Amino acid sequence: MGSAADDFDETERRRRREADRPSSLVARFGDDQPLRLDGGALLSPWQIAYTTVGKLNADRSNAVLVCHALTGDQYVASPNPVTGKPGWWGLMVGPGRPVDTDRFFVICANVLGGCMGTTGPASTDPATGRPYGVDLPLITIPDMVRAQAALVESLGIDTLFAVVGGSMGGMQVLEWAAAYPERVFAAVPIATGARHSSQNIAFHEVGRQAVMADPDWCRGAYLEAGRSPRKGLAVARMAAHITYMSGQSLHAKFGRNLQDRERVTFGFEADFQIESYLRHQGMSFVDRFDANSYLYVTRAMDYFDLAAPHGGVLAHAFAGTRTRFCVASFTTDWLFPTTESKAVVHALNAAGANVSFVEIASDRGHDAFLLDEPELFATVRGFLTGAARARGIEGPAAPRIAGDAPPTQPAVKAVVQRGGGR
Ligand SMILES: CC(=O)SCCNC(=O)CCNC(=O)[C@H](O)C(C)(C)COP(=O)(O)OP(=O)(O)OC[C@H]1O[C@@H](n2cnc3c(N)ncnc32)[C@H](O)[C@@H]1OP(=O)(O)O
Ligand SMILES: N[C@@H](CCO)C(=O)O
Repeated sequence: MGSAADDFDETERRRRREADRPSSLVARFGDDQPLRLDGGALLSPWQIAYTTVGKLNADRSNAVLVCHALTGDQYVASPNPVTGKPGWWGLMVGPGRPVDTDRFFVICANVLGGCMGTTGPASTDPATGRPYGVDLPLITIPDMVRAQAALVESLGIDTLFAVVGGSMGGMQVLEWAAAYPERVFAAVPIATGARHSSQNIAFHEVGRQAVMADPDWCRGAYLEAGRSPRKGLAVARMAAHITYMSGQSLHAKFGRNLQDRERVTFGFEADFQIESYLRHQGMSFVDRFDANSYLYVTRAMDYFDLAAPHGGVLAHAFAGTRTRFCVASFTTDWLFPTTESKAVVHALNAAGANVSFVEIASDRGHDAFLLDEPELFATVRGFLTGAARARGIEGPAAPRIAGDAPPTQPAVKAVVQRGGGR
């Protein structure tokens, strides 16, 4: 996975790229506006980096907050300056898209603890003048949401029309709805759950241990040491990436195919395509993500348990809510299986909430929410259009994008094989 010299070159390349990075919008909160964290600390000063797409209407009623997943960022629908790739949800958010920026004003902010401009472990600790590293207080999902609420308030928006997100983004959606019921008209939690399961915590712990076992982690102080725990972080991502896909999709993509060779080498090279693929996913990840941020955001997900502050009764988290919900899951998601979404739906029903639920047939596992999934797009488009009508938000006359029509097939469609497998 590369020599030490490669590592240095790569770190240097990354530094230069970051220096050249065009800045997104940043909201700064000074010593007079500290952020109260669940762990008890006050964070001050702090900042949150965000992008917006679309136009805020005159009565400020059309704002949609999109919450990103574990390693996402604020570049939801605009090119990512670090990777050069299109926005991570360009299929979902944009003009004529399901989250239609001809109608809605979309805000997407990098989470607290992240590494794309919002305060995180690579930010300067005002107490020492050095990067926080692991001295940054632990961050929780409610902390992330509290930071977003301060941002939304600073933009002069009282009530969000909708909060939308998948995976860790979906956790933030649920937290928003529970913590600020009066400020969320509609909520779309996708491929998520109201708590992290022990199996999910287990995978995160493997990843964190891989990072911390890398001698270049330097007990979290690698930035000052001019080092970077690339190997540990790459292994963490490799393990995590397996959980984002389904066995079916891995099999369909790669089967037992060999990578650029006719026969196995009787060694430990990447003989199999799947090995080569995972190495690629690991190495490309470390070019765009900070290792300490990885520790913080995985921990935030692990700590999330929306029912816990409500006596363990999830329905109590949503008591009296008037938010309308659309919950979506995917058939082959084993990280946040449909049972997790159903638990949320049961709780919402018990709380008397307005809730719809869709289980989408897909062979692509958890990360299906990031991919071209027409049934998901049709669901989100339909739900938001109906909610916008109820909220009196003007919009274009239902534009359609090819491949985004409501399904004419039965709710559960056949698994689509995408080549490669036996
Ligand atoms: C929600 C948010 O906030 S965004 C979060 C941050 N973004 C992500 O996590 C996205 C990263 N995740 C991915 O890319 C996931 O693989 C998926 C499942 C979402 C993407 O699925 P797909 O679009 O089907 O892409 P796929 O899994 O085939 O991966 C393509 C990449 O693997 C590489 N690849 C494919 N086969 C091989 C192979 N045999 N050997 C080496 N590399 C390979 C491709 O070259 C491509 O590389 P690139 O991304 O650097 O261009
Ligand atoms: N693959 C996405 C979703 C994981 O839940 C990410 O890295 O953020």
